Amino acid sequence: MKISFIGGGNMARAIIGGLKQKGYSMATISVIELDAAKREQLTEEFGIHATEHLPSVANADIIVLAVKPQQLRDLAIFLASFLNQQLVISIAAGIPCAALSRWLNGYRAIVRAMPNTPAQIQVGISGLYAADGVSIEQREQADLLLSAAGSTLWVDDEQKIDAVTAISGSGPAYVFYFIEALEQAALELGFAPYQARALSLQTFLGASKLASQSDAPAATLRAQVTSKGGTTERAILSMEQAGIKQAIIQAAQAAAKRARELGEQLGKD
Ligand SMILES: NC(=O)C1=CN([C@@H]2O[C@H](COP(=O)(O)OP(=O)(O)OC[C@H]3O[C@@H](n4cnc5c(N)ncnc54)[C@H](OP(=O)(O)O)[C@@H]3O)[C@@H](O)[C@H]2O)C=CC1
Ligand SMILES: O=C(O)[C@@H]1CCC=N1
Repeated sequence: MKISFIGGGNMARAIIGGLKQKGYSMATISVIELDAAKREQLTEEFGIHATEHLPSVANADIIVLAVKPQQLRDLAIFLASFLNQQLVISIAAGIPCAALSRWLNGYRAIVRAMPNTPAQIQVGISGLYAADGVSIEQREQADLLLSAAGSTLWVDDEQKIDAVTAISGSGPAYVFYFIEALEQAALELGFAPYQARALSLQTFLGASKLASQSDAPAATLRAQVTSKGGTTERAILSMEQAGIKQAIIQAAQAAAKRARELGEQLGKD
C-alpha cells in the first residue's frame, strides 16, 4: 500500500512514527508538506520522501488529509482533479464527509478518522467512520493503517466522530494537563524536578496499566486507594469541592461542541 500524507505536522508525524515502529516500509510513505524545514525534518527522522508537489498523490493507494480543518477546503478543491481510485482518509476535526465530498467534486471513497498522538508509540486509538462510497477492501485498508498506530473503533453514526474527538482525540492533552498539575504539586512539596517528574509519570503509568489490566471499574480501583479517614479521602474531597469531575465532563462537552462548530462553520461553503 502506498500512502501519501498531505500535511506533515504533529499528527502526521505521530502516525508515521507508529507505522515506522510497527515495521512499515518507509519507502511506501510520502508526505506533501509546504514548509521546506518540516520536509527536511521528516526525511531526516523517518527516511521518507517529502515533497511540496501535490500531483504525486496520483500514485498513492491511500491519501491521508492531515492539514488543519481551516486548510482543508482549499486543499480538497485542488486535490479533486488528482483522484482516481485512492482511498481518502481525513483526520481533520469536525469536517463532515459530505462537505469534504463536495469539495472533492463528489468523490465518495472517504473515511473520516480521529486518531490521537499516542499513535507515535503505537498506543493510540482512532475513531473511524466510512462514507457510503468506501468499499469493504478500502475499509480494511483504513483499519490496517490506523491499527498500526494503536486500536481502532468504528462508528456507524458520523456525529460520533465529534464525540471521539472530545474524548480520545483531545484527551491526551487532558491527561498531560493532570500530569503537569501533579508534577507542580510535587515541586511545591519539595521534590527536585526529576523526582517530581518520576513520581507523577510513574503514578499515571501505573494507575493506567492497573486500570487496563483489571476488570474492576475505575471507581472501585479508586476506592481501594481511599482509606477511611486517610489522605486520599481528603484529596478526593478537595477535588469534589472544587468540581473537578464536573469540570472534566464539561471540558469534553466543550470540545465536542467545538468540533460540531468547526464542521458547521467550515463545512457550509
Ligand atoms: N494534533 C492532534 O493531536 C490531532 C490532530 N488532528 C487533526 O489533524 C489535523 C492536523 O493537525 P496537526 O498535525 O496538529 O496540525 P499541524 O498544523 O501540526 O499540521 C498541519 C500541516 O499541514 C501543512 N499544510 C497546510 N496546508 C497544506 C497543503 N495545502 N499542502 C501540504 N501541507 C499543508 C501545515 O503547514 P502550515 O503550518 O505552514 O500551515 C502544517 O505543517 C487537523 O485537522 C487536526 O484537527 C486529529 C487528531 C489529533
Ligand atoms: O485540538 C484539536 O482541534 C485537534 C483535534 C483533536 C486533537 N487535536
